[in-house]
Order: sequence, then C-alpha cells, then structure tokens
Amino acid sequence: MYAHAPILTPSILAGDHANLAASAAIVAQLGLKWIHLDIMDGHFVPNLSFGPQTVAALRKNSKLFFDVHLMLSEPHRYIEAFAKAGANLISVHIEPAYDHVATLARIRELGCQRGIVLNPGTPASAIEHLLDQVELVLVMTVQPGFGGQSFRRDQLEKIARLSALRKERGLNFRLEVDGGIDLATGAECRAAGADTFVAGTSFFNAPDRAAYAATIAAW
Ligand SMILES: O=C(CO)[C@H](O)[C@H](O)COP(=O)(O)O
Ligand SMILES: [Fe+2]
Repeated sequence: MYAHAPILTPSILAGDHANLAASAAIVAQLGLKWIHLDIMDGHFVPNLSFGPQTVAALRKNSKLFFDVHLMLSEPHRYIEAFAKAGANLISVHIEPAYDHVATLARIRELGCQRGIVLNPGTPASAIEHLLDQVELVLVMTVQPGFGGQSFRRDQLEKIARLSALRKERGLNFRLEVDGGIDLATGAECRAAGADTFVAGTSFFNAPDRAAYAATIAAW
C-alpha cells in the first residue's frame, strides 16, 4: 500500500523557453495539477535557467501547483522572492552550507510547502533530522544541472530507505524523484516507494502525452 497517490509533475525545463506559458498550458490542459520549475544559479550547478520574474509571469496565466526546485548555493537568499512569485512548494538542497532548519521554517512561514533535496552522492542519513519538517523529499536520480540525462538506478535503494523511514516514523511527506524519469524508470521508483514523478524530456517528447499521464495516474 502506497502512502500517496501518484503525481506527475512535468519539468518545464524541457518545454519551449521562448513560450513557457504555452508549455505550462499543455500541462494544465491534460488535467494535471503540478508543474516542476527548475531554478539554477550557475554555481551550485553548472547551468542557468530562469528566476522569480519568470515564475511570476507564469503565475499570471496559470493555476497549476508550482513545484519549485532551487538548485542554488544560497537558497535562503531567494525563497521570499520565489514565494512572492507564486511558488506553492519550494525545495532546497541539503548540500550547501546554510541554516537548513531556519530556511525550511521560513518557507512555511511564507505559506509554501517545504521540500528537501538530495544529490545522488548524498546519503539519506544527511536529511534524517529534517524529515519531520518537510512536506516533500526529492531524491535526484541524475546529477542536477541538465535535463535529458540517464536515470541512475543506484538511487533506488535510497528511495526505498526513505520510504521505510517515512513509515517507521509515521510521517506523511511526499517522495519525489527527478532526472531521467520515464514510464519504465518511474515504475521502478514507484515500486521503491516514490509517489511524485518529475519528467521533462520524456513527457514533452511523448508521442501521446495524455496516455503518458494516464499511465502514471494508474500506478
Ligand atoms: O532538476 C532537473 C535537472 O537538474 C530537472 O528537473 C530534470 O533533469 C528533469 O529533466 P529530465 O526529465 O529531462 O531528466
Ligand atoms: Fe528538478
């Protein structure tokens, strides 16, 4: 028995960056509720994407749940800007040095759900003390920074461990996976206990996106 029904959260990183509103509309028109927004600072990860101004512009035209993944060395400096821009969930990485507890508390104070993210090389034990302070744990299944990479199967054990910890401690956080997710790799993550599936490349390139979304909804 799974803790949560499955959610597909398409990553707009693989959308049309000359018309992100149209990419968000594709997601909404399928009846999906979530969209994943990847924010990169060129420092924590070797790439740049977009910032709060773009998120605010998208918010004007969209009622989707904005699942904002901050890949930033200093996320605490930007959470207020993203909350004001219309984020519903803000996920911050555990790896950089900042006050994680205070930052998660501030995200909640700003009226957003809280997420904590682990890179592939970071063990589940690094966030064990924060599990009761988040609504979502995001396990990266690629090294963050770029879409279109191959799924890392070595992360399945971590997903299973976090799923077991959730049950043991009677917690309710969502368990999200991000990177190289498609209908095959996502199903493996589902079997390990994941319930929230980020998909960029495989979703936007799917020949039949409605069928793609329906498959995940049935997991
Ligand atoms: O956080 C990310 C990259 O750092 C993206 O969310 C992720 O890579 C999605 O892209 P794809 O589904 O194409 O792998
Ligand atoms: Fe992401």
